[in-house]
Formats: sequence, C-alpha cells, structure tokens
Amino acid sequence: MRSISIFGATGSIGESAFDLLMGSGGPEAWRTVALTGGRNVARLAEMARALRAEIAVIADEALLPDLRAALAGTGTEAAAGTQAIAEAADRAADWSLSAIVGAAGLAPGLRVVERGGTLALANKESLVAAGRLLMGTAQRTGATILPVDSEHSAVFQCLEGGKLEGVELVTLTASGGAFRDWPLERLPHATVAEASSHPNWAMGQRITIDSASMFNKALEVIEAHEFFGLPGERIEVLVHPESIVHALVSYIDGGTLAHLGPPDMRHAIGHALHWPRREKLPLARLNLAAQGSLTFRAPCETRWPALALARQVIAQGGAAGAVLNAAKEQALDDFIAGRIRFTDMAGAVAHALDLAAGRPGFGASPDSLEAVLDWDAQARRDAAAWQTAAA
Ligand SMILES: NC(=O)C1=CN([C@@H]2O[C@H](COP(=O)(O)OP(=O)(O)OC[C@H]3O[C@@H](n4cnc5c(N)ncnc54)[C@H](OP(=O)(O)O)[C@@H]3O)[C@@H](O)[C@H]2O)C=CC1
Ligand SMILES: CC(=O)[C@@H](O)[C@H](O)COP(=O)(O)O
Ligand SMILES: [Mn+2]
Repeated sequence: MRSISIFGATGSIGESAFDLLMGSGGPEAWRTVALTGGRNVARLAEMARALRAEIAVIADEALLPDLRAALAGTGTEAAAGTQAIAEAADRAADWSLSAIVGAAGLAPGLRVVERGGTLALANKESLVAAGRLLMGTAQRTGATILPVDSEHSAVFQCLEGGKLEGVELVTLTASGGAFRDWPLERLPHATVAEASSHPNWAMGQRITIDSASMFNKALEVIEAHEFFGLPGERIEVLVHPESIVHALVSYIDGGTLAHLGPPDMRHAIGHALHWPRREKLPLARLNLAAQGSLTFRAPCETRWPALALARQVIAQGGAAGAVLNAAKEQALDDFIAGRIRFTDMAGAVAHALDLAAGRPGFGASPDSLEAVLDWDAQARRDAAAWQTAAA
C-alpha cells in the first residue's frame, strides 16, 4: 500500500487531492501519514478521520486543543505549529503533496526533498524563492520533484518526463484572469471581490488574485526556469482565455506539442500521484467539438507589468526570486487589506527588488532555508514601506 502526506490538505489543491484519494479506495488503498492545515480545524479533522491519518497538524498553535478534541478517539495524533508541520515532513511517506499557499510551504517541502522523498509540488512559491536550493538538494539526495502546477505538469507531460533535447521554446498559457478585457483606466479601482473571481479555475483567493494581476504567470515563468533549467528567453507566455491548452513545447524541427484538458486540477494532481504510470481518472473528458474554438493572443506588458518583473528576476538570479515572491505576498496582503490599490502591487514589488539589488550578497543564490527567510523578511518590510517611499 502506498503512503502519502498532504501539506495544505484543507485548501483548494488539498481538497482535489483528497477527492482523488477517496475516489480511489480511500484508507483501504492509501496509507495516510500526515495531513496539515492552516486554521481550518474542523475540515482537517474530518479529512484525517476519513483517511485514518497517522498525524494531523494545524499551523495555528492556539488551535491545538480544538484539534485534539476533534480527533479524540480516532487514533490520529494531533500537533500544531510550523515546526510540527516541518517535522511531519520528516515522516517517511512515499508521496508528499506540497499544497500550502505561500512561502510557508517551503520548509516542509524542503524537508521531504532532504530525506530523498517524492515531492508533488503545487507550491510554486518554493521554486521561485529557493529554486537553486530545492533543485540542488533534490540532486544531492536523489529526491524526485513532480510538477503539479497545471502548466508545468503539461510541459512535463509534453517532454515525456523532462527530456529537454531539441526543445526550442516552452509556452505557458495564461487565462488573463478577472481583468483581461477591462479598460486600463479601470484597473486602479478594481476591488478585492472583483479580483477574487477567476474566469475558469476554482482556486484559493490568493492565486486567483495573482491570476488577475498576472503575478501568477510571473511566478510560473520563474518556476519553469528553475524546474526545467531553461533560460528565460525560451519561456513564453501566451494569453488563452479558455484555459484548455495548458502549455506547449516547440522543438527545433518546427514541431509543437500541446497539452490540453478541462480546467480541473485533479488531472495534474492525479498525474503526479500515479507517475510514472497513467491511471484512469474519473474526470470530465475534453469535447473540442462542443468547445468549438480556442483563442490566443500575446500578453500586453502595460496591463501586466508583473511579466517584466519575472524577466528581470531571471536575469538577476541570486536572491531575486526570494525577494520577488515575498514582496508580492506582502503587496497582496496590503491589497486585500485595502492599504494599496490593485495596480500598486507591481510598484511595491519593483521597489523591494530595487532595494534588495543594492544589498550585499544579493547576487548569490540563498543556500539555506534561513538565508531564504532573511531575504524574505527584508523584502516584506521593503514592500510594506513602498507607499511611504513613493509619497
Ligand atoms: N488552487 C489551484 O488550482 C492551484 C494552486 N496552486 C498552488 O498551490 C498552492 C495552494 O493553493 P490553493 O490550494 O489554491 O490555496 P488555498 O488558499 O485554497 O489553500 C492553502 C492551504 O494552505 C494552508 N495554509 C495557509 N497558510 C498557511 C501557513 N502559514 N502555514 C501552514 N499552512 C497554511 C491552508 O490552511 P487553512 O485553509 O486550514 O487555513 C490551506 O490548507 C499555492 O502555492 C498555489 O499557488 C498551483 C496551481 C493551481
Ligand atoms: C490551475 C493553475 O495551474 C493556475 O496556476 C492557473 O494557471 C491560473 O490561471 P491563470 O492562467 O489565470 O494564471
Ligand atoms: Mn498554473
């Protein structure tokens, strides 16, 4: 029986993974080692009961008594705190899903890779903030990292497992998010509610807003650079409002392979869960006759300044990814809290990158979790202070 752990079980990706596991035998077919959540004790306990998890961990330490009470009599151990989440990653599981949102996902993912495990990676922030560290550690320990982000899973599938021979260009598609067709002058007035609605995918609020600002695609360009080892100029973004084609791989002989599927993350998660085999998944099949047409257009860099920031970060290397990721997280917090406007987020991130570039050590890739977190903390402070600096 294969064993699994899910970090971020109570989120959108975690729920999709849970659905796949329950639909393919549940606890009779899978041994669940660890499930973690941030604050949603009730759902975490429900999932732990259903999958008979060995341990359930909640990030918020104040919620430990609630989790203990919810798991009483089940045999599932209860724990709390970020350290407990990282320690849960040390427990041997054949397959671990990294589905915590934000830089908080880096520590447990890195622990899985340090013990040479298999990490199915939805948490793109890990690769953006610490690509060299994560990929270098995997190389050293023999760990396997499998992409779960839909575009990267699509590229991986087109590459038949990651072979780069003869590849000229990788194209990541982007829906364009909530404001794809808004007049530019309306963007500064976009509300959090408006930005929190995605045209095609049902996802957590943070990645949904990142889709609207195109920061999601900016992260994904860096993620592709780190994961596949391709230079930035060979990674392109193409706006595709239908989100049916997830990525394309173009070869030096002029041929292009595309990966298509309905916008449902259970495909990419299921692919990583069963890799290197393919298993039948209970998902809707594509009906291109009903779809009728697929459309594409080049991204407008005036509407989406985040894309140029991604190019800048790849060119800078070193700590730039950690800075961009953290500054973006801070700017997103500030937008959600009403402290800055939607269109201010790119300015705050650019400001943090400018300041970081003048600091000693910026040109070197952070070589430990602590080093990543130092750049992360400073970038959050810089992004938060952007408004004052800009005034
Ligand atoms: N949703 C999607 O379709 C896709 C998501 N991704 C990536 O997958 C990751 C998860 O996204 P998504 O599922 O949408 O996010 P959600 O916001 O839906 O879920 C996030 C998960 O992380 C937990 N969490 C939040 N903060 C912390 C913290 N500080 N420490 C520990 N756990 C925490 C949440 O717990 P709780 O809810 O209990 O508070 C929840 O389990 C992100 O990196 C995203 O970019 C990539 C491609 C597609
Ligand atoms: C499902 C997934 O992988 C998301 O990252 C998705 O790509 C978001 O849609 P956008 O194309 O709007 O960024
Ligand atoms: Mn994606």
